[in-house]
Amino acid sequence: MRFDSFDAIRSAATNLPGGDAAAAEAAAARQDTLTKPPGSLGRLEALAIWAARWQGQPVPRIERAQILVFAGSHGVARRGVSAFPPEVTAQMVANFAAGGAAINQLARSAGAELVVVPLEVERATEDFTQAPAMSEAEFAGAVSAGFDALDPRADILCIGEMGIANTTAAAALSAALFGGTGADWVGRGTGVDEEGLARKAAVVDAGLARHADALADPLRAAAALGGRELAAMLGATLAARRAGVPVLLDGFVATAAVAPLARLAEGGLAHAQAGHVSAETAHRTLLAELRLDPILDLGMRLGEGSGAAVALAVVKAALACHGGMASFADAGVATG
Ligand SMILES: Cc1cc2ncn([C@H]3O[C@H](COP(=O)(O)O)[C@@H](O)[C@H]3O)c2cc1C
Ligand SMILES: O=C(O)c1cccnc1
Repeated sequence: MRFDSFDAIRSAATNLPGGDAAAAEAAAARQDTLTKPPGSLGRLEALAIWAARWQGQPVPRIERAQILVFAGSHGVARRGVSAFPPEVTAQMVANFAAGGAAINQLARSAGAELVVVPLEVERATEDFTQAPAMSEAEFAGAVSAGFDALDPRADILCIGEMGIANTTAAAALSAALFGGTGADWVGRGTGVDEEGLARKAAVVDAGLARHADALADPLRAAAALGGRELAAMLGATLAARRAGVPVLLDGFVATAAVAPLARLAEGGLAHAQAGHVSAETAHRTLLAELRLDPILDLGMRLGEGSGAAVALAVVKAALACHGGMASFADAGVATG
């Protein structure tokens, strides 16, 4: 899909398919026939029913899982908002290709295909304290790249990112969408000290002031304050909704990136689960705003899709029970 404007993205992000209610109902009914006390698999039961709705089948399966990691460079990285230098983004893209990053191991462990999509990492976005991070055309191009990266045959999609300074972009976008100041939304990211944290908050406040006229429109806010990898995560998540592919979100950055979809349409993120809540402090606040209940809470604060990849193992476990268990009738087990 080639988007060329905010309006084109907005129209794709409204009028979304609502999922297969009959498949979800059949999955819920099936759960109650399985050889266990009703409800005893807790969240695993809800995950199976959720997957049934969005895959459109009463017995959902995960044979093909895709992890998409988008990489981008941020102009605002020059402002001293990360504990690491901006070159790390391109260096980590090379590390992904060589198989040496955490996400390479987690993808293999979860039985998922990892696809890394660098988005002009050699060319940073504009510093958002000075200008919009991206023009409308650039933003639409990055959303399109994300949309096209989805394998529509995937049974589930995990999204993640790499981009030094992107917790600052995510904080700014979250403040634009849900209110508050920089101090409410910034965290340590890669590990900035107290001074770095204060700098991050000031940079976010400067961005919010600079782009005050764009903040009421979720897509304009995402172009002004976000980044290419954030825009691409939004595009991939939108493509997944339209292709019947359920989504596992990663941490604070991934959640902030797709949050505009929830602002554009009621239930715009209904096909997505929060894979985990990261240790980036504002992630909890953001998930509460979006009414997303994270599957895992492991104190992770990496990004790269790592939390989503670990949560994939949980969703696979849920579907293994849902699809493989015998019913009371078939197993000859007495009901309560
Ligand atoms: C070696 C290394 C590997 C990473 N993998 C993910 N991130 C994570 O850290 C960055 C965001 O934190 P901040 O806003 O503080 O820069 C992103 O690139 C994110 O994916 C990494 C960061 C580093 C240094
Ligand atoms: O939660 C995240 O997305 C995150 C946290 C720290 C560093 N990078 C990403």
